[in-house]
Amino acid sequence: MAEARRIDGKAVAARIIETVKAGTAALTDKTGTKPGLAVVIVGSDPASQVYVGSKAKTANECGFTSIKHELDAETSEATLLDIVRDLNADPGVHGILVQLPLPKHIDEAKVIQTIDPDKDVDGFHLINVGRLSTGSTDEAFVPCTPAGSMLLIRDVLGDDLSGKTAVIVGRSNIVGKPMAQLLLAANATVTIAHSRTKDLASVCRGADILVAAVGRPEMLTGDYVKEGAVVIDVGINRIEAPEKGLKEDGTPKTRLVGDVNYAEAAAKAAAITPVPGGVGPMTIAMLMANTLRSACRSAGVEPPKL
Ligand SMILES: Nc1nc2c(c(=O)[nH]1)N[C@@H](CN(C=O)c1ccc(C(=O)N[C@@H](CCC(=O)O)C(=O)O)cc1)CN2
Repeated sequence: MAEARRIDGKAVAARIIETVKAGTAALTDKTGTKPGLAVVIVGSDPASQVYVGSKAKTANECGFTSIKHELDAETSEATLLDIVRDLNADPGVHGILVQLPLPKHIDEAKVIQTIDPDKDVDGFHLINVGRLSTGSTDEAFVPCTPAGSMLLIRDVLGDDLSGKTAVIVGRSNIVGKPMAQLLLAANATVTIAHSRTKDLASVCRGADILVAAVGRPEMLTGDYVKEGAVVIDVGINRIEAPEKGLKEDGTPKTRLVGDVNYAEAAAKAAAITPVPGGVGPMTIAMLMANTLRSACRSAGVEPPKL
């Protein structure tokens, strides 16, 4: 079989951001409403800092008001909750995002449930989880990574996945479970597999659509992939790359890999997302789309179709 098509998440994300920019200009012209996105980060985890910086920058590029709260790692839960409540009450803020993970002394669930569900552009609040799982997809904010993954799948296979089998490896609230709901809503036959699944490779080999979200570098080898499958790799793992030489501090340089062994999977799949440049950029693009949608909703205007 020929090498798989490489699904270019960066290009699809750029297309979505262009749509958001145009939609924002139209909304602001028509109603005076400027979408506002508030991003809150606690602590100085380097990867989280990069993601939050990229979210704030992209929000500015889209024509949003971009608010960034950078709090030190010792910030109390009470202080963070007060900030979230203030953002809930601010009419200029249409989207609130608290970057995860949070430091151990803060109850993540409590923080998420304090965000106004109509400003919860991450789609993590129970109200949005309920909306998605009961099929109220018009009202729900859908978590950005699964929403972006779904757009990539639709780009390859179209909107109706009737007759297709999908296997998701990973059962997190942020990726695995919402991904299952989206695939089910598109009529796929869905299995959620995980570390305790018996004969995982054979379960995965049954999948027309294979979504990897386990957080283990290159765990899904070629043996997990059906000939002609569409493979979506949600994993972002930084591993040591001694072949690239040493950093200034004498430790090996690093590189990013997914949860899928790209070379082996690409030899069997019909289409596959790379890491980096696959699902990652879609996460930020979908956050912009969700924020515009929230602002459009508050102004009573139809958001653009993606
Ligand atoms: N509140 C949230 N926290 C976290 C989320 C989230 O959706 N909401 N997701 C992840 C991190 N994340 C966004 O926050 C994110 C991860 C990766 C990328 C991305 O573009 N990755 C690039 C590689 C970037 C690099 O060089 O490190 C790629 O895959 O091409 C964007 C956003 C956890 N927290």
